[in-house]
Amino acid sequence: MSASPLVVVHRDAALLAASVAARLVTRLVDAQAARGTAHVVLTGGSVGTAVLASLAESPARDAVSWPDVHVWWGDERFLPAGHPDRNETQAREALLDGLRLDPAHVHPMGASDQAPHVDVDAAAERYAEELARVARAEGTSRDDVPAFDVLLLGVGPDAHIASLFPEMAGIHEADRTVVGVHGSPKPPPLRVSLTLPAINRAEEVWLVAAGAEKADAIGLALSGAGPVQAPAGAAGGRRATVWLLDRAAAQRVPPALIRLSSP
Ligand SMILES: O=C1O[C@H](COP(=O)(O)O)[C@@H](O)[C@H](O)[C@H]1O
Repeated sequence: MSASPLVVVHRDAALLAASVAARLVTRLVDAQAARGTAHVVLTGGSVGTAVLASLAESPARDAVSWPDVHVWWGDERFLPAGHPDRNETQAREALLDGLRLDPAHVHPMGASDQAPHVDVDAAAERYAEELARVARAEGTSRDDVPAFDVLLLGVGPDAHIASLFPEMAGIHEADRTVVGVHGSPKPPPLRVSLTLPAINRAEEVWLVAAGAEKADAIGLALSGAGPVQAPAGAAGGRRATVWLLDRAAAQRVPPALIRLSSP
């Protein structure tokens, strides 16, 4: 059972990115205070990458013990390692390369030129195994995914999240935690994605989006459209589901859901 969504609206995309970066520091520090380690799931896309860039600029990032953070991805574009369009490459450039992370705690999804990942479905399977391996090693989860403290999701103009697109097979997955995506409407066509059962086991899910081109999709997702039409509306954390938007993206959000609109 997911927590009901709460919506926080910021003036513009830059303030949104800075505010999510600040929130992320607090969340990771709190998780480490409680458990020693923390698990974050990153998203690709415009706002997701802007959040990481903003965190890279913030002195508050040093409040986090980065070697004790596990970094995961919610989805990946199935391209060769180091390709500029990979979510991993963009995250490394925006933030990760400048942090003192433990390489064993960084868990990228497979790349299309890396054996044994050369097939997208095999890459998805391997990622599911990696999630289960860490979950078992930590013994903190009764599931086959670790206890994600925070899972970030961008939202596409078609209401997709991770690489779960409207009307496509991935959205129906009920058993597997990770799937290979064939024929994505947004390039590249091959992708790897966490599924809703994996996403919805996170403690906190934060959906981040900016820009007027997202407004209809977000309005639809928050007005009770089903997961097949609006996958974003089906994502939710066990403890919190927070939509972090700029004003332009929030234009069609039902007003009763908006908790805070910053000046
Ligand atoms: O392709 C992707 O798109 C979405 C949304 O990206 P945006 O640029 O419209 O914000 C992103 O969440 C996902 O991780 C990525 O692979």
